[in-house]
Amino acid sequence: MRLVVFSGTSEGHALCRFLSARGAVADVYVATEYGAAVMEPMPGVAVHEGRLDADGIAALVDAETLLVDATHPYAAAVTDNLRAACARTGAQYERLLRPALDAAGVAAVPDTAAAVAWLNAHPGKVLLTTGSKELEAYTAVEGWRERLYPRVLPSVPVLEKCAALGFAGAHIIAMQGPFSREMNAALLRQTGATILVTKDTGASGGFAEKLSAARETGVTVLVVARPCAENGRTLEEMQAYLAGKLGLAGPARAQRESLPRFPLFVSLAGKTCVVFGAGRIAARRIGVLRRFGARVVTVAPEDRACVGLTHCRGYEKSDLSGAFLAVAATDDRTVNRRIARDCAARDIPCSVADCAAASTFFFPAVCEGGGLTVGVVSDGSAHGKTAAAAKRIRAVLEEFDD
Ligand SMILES: C[C@@]1(CC(=O)O)C2=NC(=C\c3[nH]c(c(CCC(=O)O)c3CC(=O)O)Cc3[nH]c(c(CC(=O)O)c3CCC(=O)O)/C=C3\N/C(=C\2)[C@@H](CCC(=O)O)[C@]3(C)CC(=O)O)/[C@H]1CCC(=O)O
Ligand SMILES: NC(=O)c1ccc[n+]([C@@H]2O[C@H](COP(=O)([O-])OP(=O)(O)OC[C@H]3O[C@@H](n4cnc5c(N)ncnc54)[C@H](O)[C@@H]3O)[C@@H](O)[C@H]2O)c1
Repeated sequence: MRLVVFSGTSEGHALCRFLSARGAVADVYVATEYGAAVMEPMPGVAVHEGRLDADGIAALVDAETLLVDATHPYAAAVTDNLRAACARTGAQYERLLRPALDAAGVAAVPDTAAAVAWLNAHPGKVLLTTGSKELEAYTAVEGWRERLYPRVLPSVPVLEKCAALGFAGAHIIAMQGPFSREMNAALLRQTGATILVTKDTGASGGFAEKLSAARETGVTVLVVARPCAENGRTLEEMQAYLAGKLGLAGPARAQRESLPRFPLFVSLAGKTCVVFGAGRIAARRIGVLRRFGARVVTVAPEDRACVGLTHCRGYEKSDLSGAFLAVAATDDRTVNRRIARDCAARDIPCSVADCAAASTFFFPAVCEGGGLTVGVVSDGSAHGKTAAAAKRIRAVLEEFDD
C-alpha cells in the first residue's frame, strides 16, 4: 500500500515525522514553496510542491493508495478535490482532523461574508488573523483602509496581494506564526484594535493564544466558523491507525541511521554528476569525481575554488535532469535541503555536505594504491575519524604499489 499525505499543516508535519521515525515511506504534497521549506528532510519522506486540482490528484493515486488529507481545516476546496479524486480512483481517503477548541463567550459567524456584515455593525480597529486568501472580501468592510490590520505570511506573493488590494504598509503585519499570547497582546495594543477576527484554527493554529491575548487586552473576538463539521481521526488516532495498518514497528529511525552504509563500487565513466557549490568542499569532490571519469556538471553563482563552472548561477531544479548522482555543497543550508528534497523525489542519490541525515549517499574518503580502491565513511557522526583512518589506509595501500 502506497502512502500519500497532503499536508502544509503542523499536524501533517508531525505525522510525517512519526512515519519517518518508524521507517515508513511516504510521498508528501504541499501547496506552496513555503510549505515545502518548513519540512526538514526526513528519511523515507519525499516532499513535492505545487497546487493540484482533482484531475492532478487523481493522476497520482490509485486503488493501492492510502491518502491522508492533512490539509488546513479551512482549505475546504482542497479537501473536496482530494475526496473526489479518491472516489474516482478507489484510493482510500483518511482525514487528519485538527480538533476545534472550545471557545465559549466569543462572537461567531458562519463564514467570511457574515464576518464582513458583523464588522459593519461593530465599529473599531480590527486585527485580522484569517490569512490572505479571503482578504479581498474584507475590503467590503466600511472604512477598511483605516480599520483593518491584516496579519499575513511574509511571502512575496502575499505581500503583493496586500499591496494590490490597497492595504497601506503601516497596516500590514507580515510574520510567520505561531504567535505567543504576549505577541498577540502586543500587536493588539500597538494597532489599537478592539476586535480580533480569527478562524477556529485549533491548538496548533495558535487559537488559544489569540483568545487569552484578547481577554487580557479587553478585545472582542469574532470567530469565523469552519466550513463544515468533518469526520476523521485526530493526530494520535491517525498515528495508531497507520501504525496498525502499515505494520510499523517502534521508532526505527535511529536504528536505520546507525546502519552502516553499503560501499557500492560503481563505474562513473561518462556518468553525469552534478555538484552544487564551488568552494573548498565542492572542489575536493569535483576532483575525485573527475578522476573517476564522471562528466561533472558544476553549478554555483561564484567560483570560489576555481573549479570551472558549467552554470554560473544558483541551483535550479532542472540541473538535476539526467543526473546519476548529486553533491549539495553550497554554504546555504536552505539550498542544500532543497537539493536533497528534489533529489529524493527523483531517486537521485545525493550527498549533502552539511547534513548527514539528509544524505542518501555518503561521499567517501577515497584511498587508492596498488590497484586497490578503498572508500571510507563513518556512521555520519565522526568525520574526523574518517579522515584519520583514510590517512592510515593510504599509507598501507602504498605498500602494494610496485
Ligand atoms: C569523507 C569526506 C569526503 C569528502 O568530503 O571529500 C567527508 N567528510 C570529510 C571531511 C570532513 N567533514 C567535516 C570536516 C570538518 C570537521 C571535522 O573534521 O569533523 C571534515 C574535514 C575536512 O573537510 O578537512 C565536517 C562534516 N561532514 C559532514 C557534516 C554534516 C553532518 O555531519 O551532518 C559535517 C559538519 C559540517 C557542517 O555542518 O558545517 C557530512 C559528511 N561528510 C562526509 C564525507 C559524508 C559522510 C562520510 C563520513 O561520515 O565518514 C557526509 C555525511 C555527507 C557528505 O558530505 O557526503 C571527508 C574526508 C576526506 C578525506 O580525508 O579524504
Ligand atoms: N562534508 C564535509 O566534508 C564538510 C566539511 C566542512 C564543511 N562542510 C559544509 O559544506 C558546505 C560548503 O563548505 P565550503 O567550505 O565548500 O563553503 P564555501 O563558502 O567555500 O563555498 C560555498 C559555495 O556555495 C556556492 N553557493 C551558494 N549558494 C548557492 C546556490 N544557491 N547554488 C549553488 N551554489 C551556491 C557559493 O557560490 C560557493 O561557491 C558548508 O555548508 C559547510 O558547513 C562540509
